[in-house]
Amino acid sequence: MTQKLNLSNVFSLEATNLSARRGEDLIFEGVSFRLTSGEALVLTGKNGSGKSTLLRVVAGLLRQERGSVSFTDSHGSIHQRVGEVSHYLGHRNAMKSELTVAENLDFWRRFLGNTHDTPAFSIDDAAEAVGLDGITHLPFGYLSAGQQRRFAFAKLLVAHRPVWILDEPTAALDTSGDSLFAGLIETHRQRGGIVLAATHQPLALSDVRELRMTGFAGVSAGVWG
Ligand SMILES: Nc1ncnc2c1ncn2[C@@H]1O[C@H](COP(=O)(O)OP(=O)(O)OP(=O)(O)O)[C@@H](O)[C@H]1O
Repeated sequence: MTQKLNLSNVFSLEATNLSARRGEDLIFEGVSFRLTSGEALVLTGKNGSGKSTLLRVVAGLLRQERGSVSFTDSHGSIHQRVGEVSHYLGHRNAMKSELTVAENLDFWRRFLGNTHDTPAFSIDDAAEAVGLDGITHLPFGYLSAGQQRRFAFAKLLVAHRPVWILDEPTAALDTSGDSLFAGLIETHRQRGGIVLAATHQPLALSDVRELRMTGFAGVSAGVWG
């Protein structure tokens, strides 16, 4: 991938020796990776292997059993609260069904604000970017599953975050949606953004690293990239 990065604006996301437990069970252990501006890491593995758990730990939504996650900004300052510099797109779309698309996106734009200098998209531009301009006046609950997923992704565009944490981002999407999301992710990377994604379907991304989660069977042997 051709990247035009300003090297004074390079940041990184680092996970060191992470392990996590759900209930009584250790789901993974010894997970380490380091991603710098423009890089993407894709988590693969069978159902229940711990992909969502790892994403939620990195986003700060679940506490790890051991290990650490940190973000180093372009000034070299280290942030332990990675969630504050990240967008997290989970299985659920995090939108209110009874509010219109525009109201939902406006809520997120105000709630998230902008933590960096990079300008974010307007709501109309974000809707256009996900291929759905002209219907932002509709209640979110009226939309098809694929349309809802597209607007959930538009949330990532209305406020800038350097790290995108994506759990099955293309679930429910048609073929054009797959390539549209891939394009938006690539643009984010070209602007220096970092992407951590879990997926069963291959994402059409260039130069991605893969971390194959092995779930319970892999706990004793660790998890490798
Ligand atoms: N709240 C919970 N309490 C106990 N176990 C849980 C809990 N949430 C998830 N688990 C278990 O943790 C394991 C990992 O789940 P996780 O959702 O991380 O897997 P995944 O790789 O993302 O799966 P999928 O591909 O199906 O989305 C599973 O065995 C699941 O049953």
